[in-house]
Amino acid sequence: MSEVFPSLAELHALNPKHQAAYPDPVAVDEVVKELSVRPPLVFAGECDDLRGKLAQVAQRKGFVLQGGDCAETFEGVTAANVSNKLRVLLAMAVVLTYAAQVPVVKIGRLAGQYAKPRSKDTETRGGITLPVYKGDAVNGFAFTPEARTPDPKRLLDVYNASAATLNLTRAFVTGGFAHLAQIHSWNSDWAKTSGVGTRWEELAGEIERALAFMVACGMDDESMRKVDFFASHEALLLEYEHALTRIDSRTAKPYNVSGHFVWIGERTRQLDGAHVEMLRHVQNPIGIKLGPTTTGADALALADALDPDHQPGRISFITRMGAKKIRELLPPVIEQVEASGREVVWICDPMHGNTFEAANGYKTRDFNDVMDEVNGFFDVHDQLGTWPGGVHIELTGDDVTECVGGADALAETDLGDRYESLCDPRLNRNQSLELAFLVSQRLTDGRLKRGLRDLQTAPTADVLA
Ligand SMILES: O=C[C@H](O)[C@H](O)COP(=O)(O)O
Ligand SMILES: C=C(OP(=O)(O)O)C(=O)O
Ligand SMILES: [Mn+2]
Repeated sequence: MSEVFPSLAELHALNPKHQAAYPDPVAVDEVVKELSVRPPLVFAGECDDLRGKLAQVAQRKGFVLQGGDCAETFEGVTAANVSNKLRVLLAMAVVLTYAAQVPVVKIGRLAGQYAKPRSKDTETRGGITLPVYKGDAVNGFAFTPEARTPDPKRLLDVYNASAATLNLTRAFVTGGFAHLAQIHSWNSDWAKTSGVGTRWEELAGEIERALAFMVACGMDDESMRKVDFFASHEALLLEYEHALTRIDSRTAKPYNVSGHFVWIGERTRQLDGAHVEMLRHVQNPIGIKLGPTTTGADALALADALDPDHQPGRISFITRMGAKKIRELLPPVIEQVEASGREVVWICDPMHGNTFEAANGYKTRDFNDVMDEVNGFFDVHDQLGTWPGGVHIELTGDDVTECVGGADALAETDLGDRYESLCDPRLNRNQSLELAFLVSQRLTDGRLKRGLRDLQTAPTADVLA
């Protein structure tokens, strides 16, 4: 195995899981060759910048909001779709920043989230069995043999779709759209109609007044006009991720330049597997999903493999244990990792451990379960005195009906109205904002509790004298 960066052949020799079964290897080679000369989508320096911000989170000085679709689609690369997603993420980030009073690191599950690991390899409908849909990066959703056959040319479409999404995202977040003075416009058309609308309007009004005060004092600086926003996806398909890993001219080290932050999924995090081998060489900040079977020793071994130098901000553990299990399963994992002296970011994914099939066949999640897992995550960190570093949410900026519950009390019978996800059910915009308000309550409580504790443990005046 090469020490700088393993070859694609070396990675394939490790029997990677959840790859595309391409019928034509020559066509794959041609695509890989073409991808390998395409320009980077992100710059190595931006990845370093994000790693620095995540280091701050690990040191209790920040909170991560990571969110977006379970599976992006090529069809979804429209101005409306991308801007709606950004609007909801920016609104959530404001709610969280206001509560936590620490910087919120904003990371989209976007501009590359096109490949899905699936539970089964095939799908049967009406007696016909075809390969399962594995995301637009691999095959088409239509239930025909043509659409379901993996096509490597789709990887070029992933690159193009990601470039277009990232371009628009960069324009939005730096070009005035994210200016705090625009805060009312992010949600003006929808928040008022929802149960969380009033709270949003109140908060936006409060922020607007604070902003007007600061501007009057001459403090209208750059930090209010634009935000830092980063792109992330699961690094699943080796052909794509490998072709977009480049040696950085500044440091002579490999970076995955298909996104700022990439993560290893729950299904591909084998210690001796190809994904760990690939990502242990790249310099980006890395996420690792940890499901309910994870032990503290597993987590520690992954951290040792992927971050032998204990680089601050390098590792984020994204736990997805399930609402019923998190309070029991998470503490030993955190304890063992923290006892090693590592400073990692702990992020809660309250989506993937809480999926179930509704009576009418829709794959769904209950907003109450999602919140229960988030609350469990905060409870565990409160008990252990560790830092709840962030949340990882499957969401959309649209008014879909994919998860039940929430302020609008969506029922299972509503799911058919607007179920648009091609993979997992996402929180819609109202449910997402509601989650942000509930998380903000936990952040405020934590801040107040810590403040009180600090006051109680502070030396008294006569000791100081
Ligand atoms: O997004 C995560 C996985 O790809 C997804 O949960 C798998 O879904 P499946 O069980 O329908 O294959
Ligand atoms: C596949 C996913 O999650 P996990 O690896 O945690 O199952 C996902 O985040 O969409
Ligand atoms: Mn998912």
